[in-house]
Formats: sequence, C-alpha cells, structure tokens
Amino acid sequence: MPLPLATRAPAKINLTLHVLGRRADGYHDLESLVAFAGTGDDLRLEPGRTLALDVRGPTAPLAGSDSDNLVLKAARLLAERVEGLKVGTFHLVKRLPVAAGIGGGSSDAAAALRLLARLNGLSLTHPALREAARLTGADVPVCLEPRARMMRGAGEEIGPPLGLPRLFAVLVNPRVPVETPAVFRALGLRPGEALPGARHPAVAGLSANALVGVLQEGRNDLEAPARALQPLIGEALGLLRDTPGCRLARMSGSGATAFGLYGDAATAAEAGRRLSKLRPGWWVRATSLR
Ligand SMILES: C[C@@](CO)(OP(=O)(O)O)[C@H](O)COP(=O)(O)OP(=O)(O)OC[C@H]1O[C@@H](n2ccc(N)nc2=O)[C@H](O)[C@@H]1O
Ligand SMILES: Nc1ncnc2c1ncn2[C@@H]1O[C@H](COP(=O)(O)OP(=O)(O)O)[C@@H](O)[C@H]1O
Repeated sequence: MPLPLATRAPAKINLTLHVLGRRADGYHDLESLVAFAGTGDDLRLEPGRTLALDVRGPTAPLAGSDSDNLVLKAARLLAERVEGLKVGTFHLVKRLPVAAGIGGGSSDAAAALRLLARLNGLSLTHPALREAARLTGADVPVCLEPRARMMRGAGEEIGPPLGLPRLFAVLVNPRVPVETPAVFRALGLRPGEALPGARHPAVAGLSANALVGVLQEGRNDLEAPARALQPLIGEALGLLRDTPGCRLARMSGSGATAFGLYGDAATAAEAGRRLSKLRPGWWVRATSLR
C-alpha cells in the first residue's frame, strides 16, 4: 500500500543556540541542539497537475500570502531541480504561532519536501532535495527528518539523529511576532567578527536528568537581543521559572517562544494549565520534545 501523503510539521525547539560569529556573507555561524515537539502544523498533498496551496487553521491569517508561503517556495525549488516532478495541491493546517522562533514555516517547507519525495520516490538524501531545503531557509535542512540533532554552520550542517530521551516541556508564546533578521542584527556583530565561547558539549547517550544538567550549562545567545526588542519574552521566561518543577526556562530560536522543562508529563501539564490561566491570551502548550 502506498504511504499516505500526509505528515506532521512539528515545532522546532533550539534547546541551546550558541552564536560562534558572523560570516562575511552576513549570516551567523551557529551551534545549536535542536529537538522537535509533539505539537505542530499538519500538511497533506493531493496529487494534481499544478502546484497549489490552501491554508486553514487558527494561525493561517498570520502566515502571509499563499504565494509567499515557504511550502510553495520549497516545492518550486525542488521542481526546478527535478525534471517532471509530480506535484499537486498542498493543504496546510496552520496551528503554530508565526515568527515565533519555533520554525513553523521551515517545518512546513520541510514537510512539503517530504511529501514530494514520497510522491516521486525520491530519497530524503537526494541532492536536489537537500539543496531545495537549504535554499528555502536556514532552518529547513534540520526539519527535513525531524529528530533531535546538532545543527551547525548557518543551519546547513546537520549531525546524525541523537536519540535523546523524551523531555517534558511547556511552550509559551505571548502572541507577538519577532522577526529573525532584526534579532540577528541586534546582536551587533560585524561581518567576520567571532564570539568567543566553549564548544558545545556532547549530549548523545545521556539520561534525561543528565541532559537537563548539560542544557542548564548552555545558553541561547539570541535571548538577550530578542528580550531587548520584545520585553514580553522576559515576562514569559519569568512566569515559566515560577511554575513548580521547572528545571530550565529558555527562549527558542530568535523568539518569542520560550520553553520550560519538567521532570514528568503531569508536572508539565500542571504548569501549562497554570500559565494558560495566568495569560489566557497567550499560546501555551504542554508537550514532549525529542
Ligand atoms: C534563529 C533560527 C535558529 O534555529 O531559528 P528561528 O528563530 O527562525 O526559528 C534560525 O537560524 C533561523 O532560520 P530561518 O528562519 O530559516 O532563517 P532564514 O529565513 O534563512 O534567514 C532569515 C535571516 O536571519 C539571519 N540569519 C539566519 C540564520 C543564520 N544562521 N544567520 C543569520 O544571520 C539573516 O539575516 C537572514 O536573512
Ligand atoms: N508556512 C508558513 N508558516 C508560517 N510563516 C510562514 C510560512 N510561509 C512563509 N511564512 C513567513 O515566514 C516568516 C517566518 O515565520 P516562521 O517560520 O513562523 O518563523 P520562526 O522560524 O521564527 O518561527 C513569517 O513572517 C511569515 O510571513
């Protein structure tokens, strides 16, 4: 039986994000431990003669015009590289907050490439697919096969899957968009300038407890510039830190989404309920990461 042409586009969480410096081309070299959440958007592909997209779901109105959607950008880039690529209409259910540091658009684009690969019998390691991912956006390659990995370079160097233990988390977004380029700009590095810092410690094979210990020693270098641009990020981090059992609270990506880590699912769920009550207008999800 053929595989169904539907897939989840999970939220991407940067458990750590170390900026090593700014390259001559303006992009920043990163070292980031990336994991994926149990919550996300959903994408389906209905095979057809032409490429099209229909977007629904609670955050659809925030995702910009359909023609600029990263789903179509990724699909077009692949079609330019694979002669006779079979395409169709994508149906996206958009649930993740937009411009939120959790790579919603990147994960949607990667999901589109997975579905096109399935429809066309291409491997996910096919060079055209890899290239289309990289050209769609810095975060797309790590989302192609969404399993926890180290991401390096500007996002194009992807390590092997790490098989991390499941982490129990709450994701909090104050529903304010934060633009990624503005946050990188606010770091204030000149092209060619490096930031000193230790190499990222190895995390493969650690227990959940030991992993959280290592994460506590890490950081997100974009947190300070993002907080300066959007003070609600500091508020979200403070509220997470005050929930019982919170072992670590940190921002993901360029923000504004913050995550808290907890020892088990029940403690995370309770923290999620508490935060939803405190900030009913915010996007709050208890989930697991791996
Ligand atoms: C910061 C991260 C961390 O995972 O996540 P998000 O906050 O987007 O989720 C990513 O590096 C974002 O990836 P993505 O959002 O795909 O970035 P792109 O669209 O390729 O680039 C947007 C802009 O961000 C800056 N940029 C991006 C990646 C990078 N390594 N260095 C950069 O300087 C550049 O100014 C670029 O023009
Ligand atoms: N499928 C999509 N989902 C969300 N945003 C999209 C999508 N396609 C294009 N965009 C555009 O990409 C920008 C970044 O969105 P997103 O991927 O959600 O950011 P982040 O990586 O910071 O979470 C948005 O401003 C939006 O206009």
